Amino acid sequence: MNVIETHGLTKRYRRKLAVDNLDMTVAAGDIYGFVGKNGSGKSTTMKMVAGLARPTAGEVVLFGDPEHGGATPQGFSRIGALIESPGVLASLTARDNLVAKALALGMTHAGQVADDLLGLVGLDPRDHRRVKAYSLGMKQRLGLALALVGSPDLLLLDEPFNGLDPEATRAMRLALVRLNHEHGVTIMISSHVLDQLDRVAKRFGVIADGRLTAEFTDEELHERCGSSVRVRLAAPERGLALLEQALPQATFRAEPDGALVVTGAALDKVSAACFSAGIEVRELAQQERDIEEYFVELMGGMDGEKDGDAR
Ligand SMILES: Nc1ncnc2c1ncn2[C@@H]1O[C@H](COP(=O)(O)OP(=O)(O)OP(=O)(O)O)[C@@H](O)[C@H]1O
Repeated sequence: MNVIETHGLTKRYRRKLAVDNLDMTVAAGDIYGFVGKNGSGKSTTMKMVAGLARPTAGEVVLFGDPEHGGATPQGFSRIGALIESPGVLASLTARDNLVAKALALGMTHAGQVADDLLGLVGLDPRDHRRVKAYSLGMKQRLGLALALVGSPDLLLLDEPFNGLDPEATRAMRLALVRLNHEHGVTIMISSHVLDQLDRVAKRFGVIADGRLTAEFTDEELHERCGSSVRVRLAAPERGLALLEQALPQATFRAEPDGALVVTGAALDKVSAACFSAGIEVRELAQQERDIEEYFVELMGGMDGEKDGDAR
């Protein structure tokens, strides 16, 4: 079952097309990494999925509900969201924030719920400081705990690693993986920091200028970014034909500069095949495709936000 499907999802703010005809699917049990540069439309998409912004066109279907598109109070109550400011009451303690939310949702045992969630995100239930004294990272963790009140089936997290130090980042990552594995929570996480997403996400969607430019699984990503051999031949066409015969299990791609990129065969095998087929080699090297570079390509290069429309 797909927990989220968007069909032609579009949002226009005056002249700015923030999200442009987006068709995206997130399946039950996914940890979906939603990647894009600043201003590419991640938050706007997540707000529409959470019911916090109204689409200009298109629709969001939640929990495979074709009749109402899941856009019912019951549908939205199955979502926990951490989008932009986490809605924290700064003059209360973290525990009281959680108790207040649990009571507002009509939950009994609100204190127990609060203690369990604080434990899950690594905050101390006996910390009596008000939240205004918390660091950004602690506030983020509390934001996650608040999103989890009511045991949502779908968690929407917009840049949850922002402002976290490496230890807090690790704790957040582990908490997310645990929620997914042990409680079956489907998670959509947006980020422009690939490093963290790469370690948790099972599927990725890349957004550039409001458009979804690619969707792929973690395995596909690692296949595409795995190691390969770059070889430049004196007679490329004839050489390619001979190499294809010698290495039937390998795949070959021509680079714009005429070199061949071989995947599925190690450097020594490529070298031996060239030698025995009498192919003259000008250059031969092992190469890794950098995951970060690959994403930057899909996100539309390194430049910043192209237009500076005010929010
Ligand atoms: N309320 C608004 N009014 C006008 N323009 C907006 C509004 N919200 C967002 N935008 C514009 O829509 C575009 C997409 O913004 P959005 O916040 O969705 O991007 P993002 O990918 O989440 O960026 P970031 O990583 O910086 O949070 C941007 O150009 C932004 O300036």
